Amino acid sequence: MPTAGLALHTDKYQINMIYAHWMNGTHQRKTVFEAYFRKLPFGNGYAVFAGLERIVEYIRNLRFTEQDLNYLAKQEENYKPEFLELLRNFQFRGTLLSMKEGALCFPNEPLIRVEGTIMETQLVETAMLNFMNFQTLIATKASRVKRVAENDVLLEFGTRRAQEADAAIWGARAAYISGFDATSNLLAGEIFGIPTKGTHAHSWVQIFDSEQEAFERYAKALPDQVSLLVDTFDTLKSGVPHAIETAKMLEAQGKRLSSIRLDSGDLAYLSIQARKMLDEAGLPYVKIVASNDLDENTIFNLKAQGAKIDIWGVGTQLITAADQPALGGVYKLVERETGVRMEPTIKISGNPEKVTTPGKKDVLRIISKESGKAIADYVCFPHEQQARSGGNLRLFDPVHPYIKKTVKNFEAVSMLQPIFEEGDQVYELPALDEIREYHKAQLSLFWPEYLRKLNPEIYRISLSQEAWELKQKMIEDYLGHQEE
Ligand SMILES: Nc1ncnc2c1ncn2[C@@H]1O[C@H](COP(=O)(O)OP(=O)(O)OP(=O)(O)O)[C@@H](O)[C@H]1O
Ligand SMILES: O=P(O)(O)OC[C@H]1O[C@H](OP(=O)(O)OP(=O)(O)O)[C@H](O)[C@@H]1O
Ligand SMILES: O=C(O)c1cccnc1
Repeated sequence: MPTAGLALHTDKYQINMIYAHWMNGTHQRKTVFEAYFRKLPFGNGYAVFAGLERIVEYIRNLRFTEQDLNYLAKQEENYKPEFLELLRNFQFRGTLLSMKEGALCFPNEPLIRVEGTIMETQLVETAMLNFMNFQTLIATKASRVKRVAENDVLLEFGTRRAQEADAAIWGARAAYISGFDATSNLLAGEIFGIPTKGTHAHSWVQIFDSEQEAFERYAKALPDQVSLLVDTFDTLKSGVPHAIETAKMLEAQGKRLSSIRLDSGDLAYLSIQARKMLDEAGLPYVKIVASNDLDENTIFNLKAQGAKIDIWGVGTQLITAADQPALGGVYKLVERETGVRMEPTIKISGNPEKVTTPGKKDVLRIISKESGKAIADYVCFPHEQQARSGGNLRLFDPVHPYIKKTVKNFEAVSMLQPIFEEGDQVYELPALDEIREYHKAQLSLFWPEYLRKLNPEIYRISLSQEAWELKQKMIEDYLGHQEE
């Protein structure tokens, strides 16, 4: 996927602000922004962080082309030519820290931290949120499906229903991170090395005079990978018997029918009956694929009904995140340069959940050395040593401070990795299979209570005492000013 030429993949207000900063002589002021979301999607207990690879490529290639500058020159804002010269020479020279793809992540903790001039940090907001929000959303949805499907094979079938090409391609990748086994999208396979799989459509059957002829011709053409769609006319009366006949034909050639696919009707009943028919015909090795608007709830239900489905094809519901089509990740200024030093800044809101937490912060995952399981995430300032040095650590929920506990004998794992340092990439992007493994290892750090699909236990995100006190003080200072 081309990531070059995305400098204008931003909201116009970013360029307007950068321009106004430049006119004011403040465009080089240093800033720190953090990206996070406030609410988990799908009522899930966790989200799966994704999007970093695309963000890294985007930032590495972030340049304004001649065409971009000509286009900007024509805008009604009448940007001065000297400003366009500044953009011509622009490169991201800031510092960026991020969670790794595949990490489990939670509300109100920084997932990405960007440090740089206001010009740099403001420019990258829109594209970064675009990549992070979509890919994290799909990886999270896919993870829900994976937890229900367990060891069954999961195929990603969403491209035709996806919100355009990028969503299909990067969505297929996000699904693979969370445990899908293959995608039907060959371009995603080619670009990312994701395994690809395909059966055939109803049109293949319809074009011939009989279903039997269609199956046989297909099997002759692709004898090494035959998967037959059996619901074009009547699944049990016609499709499955014809598939069995085709399987016998293949056996005579020393080949095997790989699977049949059910795509309509009662998938529990049909799969149980089809399994019986295949087994009675001496074809226990033929797998059953199911598709048709599946999601984690239908799969869970079908399994509870004893459906005999080995392979699940999941499209529309996954790729469009149909039950929650957006993750509300935001990007907020937490520090700004004043004179010679950096100082924290806060955004106050009538809605308490929207009050930001000032100051640049790290995220430490506190893992019990006894159980090997995660206890909470601890959000603190980079200079704070308390959690990093072991000993006793007091955890409390910043929204409900009365929920507190003291932990000891823990390991504190730093979740934000340096990705760019003053413009230089210092992080090597891992191979996709490594990301998948990391995601699996992340899941194993959590008790099942946090991972269940329905009404999961809330994993606590703790704020350090110092960060909490600063936030309270800044809120009080603001309220004090208002009363004056
Ligand atoms: N036994 C089952 N229990 C719960 N949900 C099921 C079961 N069997 C199928 N489903 C799901 O119910 C929905 C079926 O919808 P619908 O009846 O519109 O499809 P259909 O019977 O396949 O018809 P069409 O031919 O129009 O696709 C799909 O989402 C499917 O995955
Ligand atoms: O239901 P989804 O989860 O989105 O999975 C993908 C769907 O796309 C195909 O249907 P479509 O009707 O587009 O084509 P077909 O003629 O091959 O069935 C396929 O048969 C699945 O039903
Ligand atoms: O290979 C399949 O069966 C497939 C691929 C995409 C969408 N629906 C089905």
